[in-house]
Amino acid sequence: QQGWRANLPPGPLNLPIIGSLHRLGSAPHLSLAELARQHGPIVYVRLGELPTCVLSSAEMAKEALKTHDAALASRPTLCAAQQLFYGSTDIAFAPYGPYWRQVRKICILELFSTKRVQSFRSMREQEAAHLVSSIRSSCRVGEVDLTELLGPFANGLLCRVALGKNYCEGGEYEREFKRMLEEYQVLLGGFSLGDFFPSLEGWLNLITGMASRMKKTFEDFDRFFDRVIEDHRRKSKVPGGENHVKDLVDVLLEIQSDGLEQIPLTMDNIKAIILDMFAAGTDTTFITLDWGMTELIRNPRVMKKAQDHIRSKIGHKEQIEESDLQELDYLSAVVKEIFRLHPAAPVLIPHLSMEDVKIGEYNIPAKTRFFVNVWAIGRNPKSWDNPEEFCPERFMNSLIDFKGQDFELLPFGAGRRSCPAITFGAATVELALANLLYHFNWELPPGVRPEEFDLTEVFGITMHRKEHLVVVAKPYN
Ligand code: HEM
Repeated sequence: QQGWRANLPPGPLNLPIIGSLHRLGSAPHLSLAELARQHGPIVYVRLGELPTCVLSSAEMAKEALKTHDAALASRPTLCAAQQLFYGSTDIAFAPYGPYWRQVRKICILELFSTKRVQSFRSMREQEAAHLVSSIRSSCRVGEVDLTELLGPFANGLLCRVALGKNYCEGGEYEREFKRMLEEYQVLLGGFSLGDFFPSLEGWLNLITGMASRMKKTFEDFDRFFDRVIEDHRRKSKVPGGENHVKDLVDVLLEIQSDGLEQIPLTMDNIKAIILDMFAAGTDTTFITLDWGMTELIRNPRVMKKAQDHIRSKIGHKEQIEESDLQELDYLSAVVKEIFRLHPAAPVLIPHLSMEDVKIGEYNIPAKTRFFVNVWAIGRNPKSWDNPEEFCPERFMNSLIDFKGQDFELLPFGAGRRSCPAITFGAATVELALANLLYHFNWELPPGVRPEEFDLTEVFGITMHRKEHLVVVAKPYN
């Protein structure tokens, strides 16, 4: 594929360079950042059969996600999303159109309104307390595999928020649900060849075995959701149940039975939306915390400063609560720095253009995929001094935030397709991190040096570290 030239309509086009699928390697944000270093902040690559545009500077991201927000608000069809999300009728993978607009509105106004996010506050606090106590139990017997504990924290919280109870812990579904979640993260994360060669999709998925794996996982989840919905129906009939905090399934079932939506919500739509919450909300939270702790342990100066800051502001307390966080300005700078260096979805979820657009000096035709390499943007020396350095101080006297207005920092994206759960996600990360830093002093196991950390990442829509973070946790107080 080397030397392939973009075959696009006439115009000031000559987009800089063309790559091909094999050049992406195991961490696409790295190879795409390398292409940007060589050829500039807008690059046109051909991935398999698909024309794709990669943007790698704050200016280009602003043009795409602000100036052309509406034109770029669709998503390409992905095999896994079609199979696992009831024909892409969730929120994250639904193409732009009346259905997506409706479910996005439900998401913003009902599922993640300020009031709803507030109603989940005690769940976040209880799950953070549970995380602290699991670390306490593990550290009595020696080193702690923090990665092993952060995953269940993110899954457990999402289970309670979305389904009303932690199906990953105890009870009849425990092992089964954990296994399903793992398999589905693998299927969604691992790319399917068929996504890049649409004309051969059916055949490729058959011979790679993806088709049968996806079918099985889909059926397992579907049966599981039938049981969850049945549980909710039974619960709603129990007298006195009206005081409980509504979970997301409760809210969606209520919207369905009110029947006020233009496009009636089917049971499959509800299942797709709930599944989306696990896809979009668990890995992102876990990865941010895992990378955050990795950076802090690699940077003892920042770790100590953050701990001194939290401990001096909080004094003696059993647990840090969300109301304590407002005072912790250095901690919020630490969180921004983690988001800058380690955005959980380094090239966002791919966008698809619905009409021709002009970005920079290039005309780009409709039906092009767009990757916004927010990982590269967070490390672009044009936007950041010493970009590779983990230095939260850069945010201390700065107004830059991650809410989608500052295009040099986009861990949640920006515009119409940006993360609708940004307040929930950020609150969870900040609270968990505050508790981890407050309750423990962290050290590396004897003989391990910070510079020896293997920082390799695993390929997927979200970007895990390959190695687990194994550390020594010493309870403070
Ligand atoms: C630290 C935590 C999180 C991060 C860093 C994060 C980041 C992102 C990013 C980068 C996108 C894609 C934006 C784009 O393609 O332009 C996204 C979309 C989305 N996120 Fe989050 N997210 C987080 C937590 C959550 C949580 C907790 C939920 C729900 C429980 C959630 C639900 C969604 C949904 C439904 C979308 C799709 C929006 C759409 O396509 O309209 N996210 N998120």
